Amino acid sequence: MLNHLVFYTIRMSTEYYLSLTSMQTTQRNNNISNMVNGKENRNVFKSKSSLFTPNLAYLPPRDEIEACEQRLTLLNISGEQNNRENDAAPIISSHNDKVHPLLDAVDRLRHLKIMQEGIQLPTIVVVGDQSYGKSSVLESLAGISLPREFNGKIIPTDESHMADAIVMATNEIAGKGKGILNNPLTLIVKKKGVPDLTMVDLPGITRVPVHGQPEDIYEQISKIIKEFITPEESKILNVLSASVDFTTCESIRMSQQVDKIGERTLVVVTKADKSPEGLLEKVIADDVNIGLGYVCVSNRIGDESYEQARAEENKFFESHHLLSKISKSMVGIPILAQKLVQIQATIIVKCLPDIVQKINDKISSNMEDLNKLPQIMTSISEAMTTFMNILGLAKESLRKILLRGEFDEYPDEMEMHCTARFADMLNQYSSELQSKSVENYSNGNFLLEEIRVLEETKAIGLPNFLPRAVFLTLLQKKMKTISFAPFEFVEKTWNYLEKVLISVLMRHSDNYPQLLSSTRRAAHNLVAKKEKQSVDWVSDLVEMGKLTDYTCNPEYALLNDHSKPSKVQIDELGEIEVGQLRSHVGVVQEAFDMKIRMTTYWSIVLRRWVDSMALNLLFSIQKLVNKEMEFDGLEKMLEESPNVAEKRKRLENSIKLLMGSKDVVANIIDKITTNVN
Ligand SMILES: Nc1nc2c(ncn2[C@@H]2O[C@H](COP(=O)(O)OP(=O)(O)OP(=O)(O)O)[C@@H](O)[C@H]2O)c(=O)[nH]1
Repeated sequence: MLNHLVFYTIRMSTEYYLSLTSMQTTQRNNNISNMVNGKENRNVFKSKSSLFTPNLAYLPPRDEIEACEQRLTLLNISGEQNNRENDAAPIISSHNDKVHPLLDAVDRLRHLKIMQEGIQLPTIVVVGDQSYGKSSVLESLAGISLPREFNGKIIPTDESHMADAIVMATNEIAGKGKGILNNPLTLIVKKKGVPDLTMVDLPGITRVPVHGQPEDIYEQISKIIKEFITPEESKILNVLSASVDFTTCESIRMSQQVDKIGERTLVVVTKADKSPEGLLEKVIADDVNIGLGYVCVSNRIGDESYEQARAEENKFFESHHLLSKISKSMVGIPILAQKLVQIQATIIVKCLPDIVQKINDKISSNMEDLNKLPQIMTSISEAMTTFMNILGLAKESLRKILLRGEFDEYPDEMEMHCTARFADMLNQYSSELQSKSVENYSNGNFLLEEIRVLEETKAIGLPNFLPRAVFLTLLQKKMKTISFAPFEFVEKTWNYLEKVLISVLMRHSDNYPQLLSSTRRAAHNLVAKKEKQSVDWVSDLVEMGKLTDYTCNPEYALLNDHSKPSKVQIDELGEIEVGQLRSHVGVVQEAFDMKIRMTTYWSIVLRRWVDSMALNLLFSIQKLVNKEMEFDGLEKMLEESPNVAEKRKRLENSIKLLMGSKDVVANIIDKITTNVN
């Protein structure tokens, strides 16, 4: 029992070959059939009628699909020519010489898999609700029997070779997987007297899952149908049954969604023989808005031959009291064939210029992408040149943003406007130092610390002689309150610098993914080294500040300069509660003197910490950018990263495919132009 639905691309032509093939497509866009019609694939099947409904295939695991692809190439079973079929009366008598080259060109494009490139081909897509007679219509047009499933089992008939082959192919594609395989089976019917047509036969629309089909079978089928009927390049052959109200057909609802005014839709009404009542009225009323018109047909019933079926059909429409009233231009398989051939030729001619344009656009954009890819490097010297070039460019970018404040390369990325960000960070650091140093005297502790230290350092000696140890003790205590700040600042700025450095380096080595991780590591190590140097320097700065006191700053000097005004404004002290000092009369003067000196000196210390930090930072960055940025990555440059290699291959293949397609289209356009002239 077959549990799957496949859809076919059926190419019918006036030669007498019939071959079957199926190819796995890997990309979503590549889901329209692949056509194999090269001479080497033209194998002949003896086709006998059989019963089996084409169903949607379940998706097998990927490796199974690949293996299956290979097996399927062997599935073009060779055999003797089916001369009996050859003798059949032609469905369409006019010679297809004009259509044939056009169709060949489109088939060649299909075979080249141009749809993979997102370029749609003009296609006639056959849709219909389940059991409305889609397969029967295609059989009638092709004059062959398609396999179908009948009440869950295959009934072999005498044309079983072809049907078996299709069944085998379907099984091969479908495997035992559970998902729906959006992968067409291509059937090429080359037979005398059949119309030259390429059609995509989609699975019949069903709402109720049967034979273990997935619960969401309707959604899956609708999705595939939608994909095929949506492109403007597709014409929709909507198969309706004469026995139903057209307005209730699911396939009509779907085609109306993508083709509202019906300009791309043609209806074929089957089973006219079975339900002739009201058919004329229905097609005349055109309740479902069909722009390309209706053709009513009667397909082969049971075991009759195709010739008998055509004769029967003819008789019905000639003599039946109801059917004979329908215009002869709207009845019979030959009329349907004629209409389809005409529609097909029209859409191909209409679409060709667009296809040429799309091919050209795609080639240019692929070429552009290919040129953007890094060159493949074959020697150390080539790698060296490229590497030095990357480094040179990165250094120049860094000089611009870190040293010169030019951010034309990063106009909108504030984080990369480094000089401004450094200034922000330094201002913040400075304010933090200031705010951490503010002493609060509101609880009456003004001068108490100074007095306490003075009292503890008193010794036998000359009065009013301020010992230096007192000053240093107080200084050290004050230093402790802010000594973490420069370390935090150093950490913050180097973290920021690391981000900037890596971002610039990554940008310049973007095309060389093989360099990215080692470059990132090297940048991190370099920054870690520089940060350590800065931390050592900051430790010294802090220690120096604690152990020594010196300034030649004039602000401090003016404390001892009697020629300067005797009043100074000490903002830092603010409003002070002094009541408690009255009990320390002896040392207050000394303590106050100490306080004034410390406050003045302290503001100099803070300024020094900010200024020297700024200088150190800028100096470190200069050294880093100009002298220390040396990375090791040469050998890695010689290996092309798998991603780039894959992208290169994809682009090259795509360009090759498009160039081939361009030739095909150019040839056919040449032919058309020559014929017109
Ligand atoms: N009397 C009569 N029976 C027809 C005609 N067309 C199709 N049938 C019968 O209707 C049934 C369904 O036809 P199919 O061609 O299998 O229908 P289908 O739309 O391909 O079916 P799915 O692909 O399963 O959706 C078969 O038993 C056919 O013999 C017709 O014009 N007249």
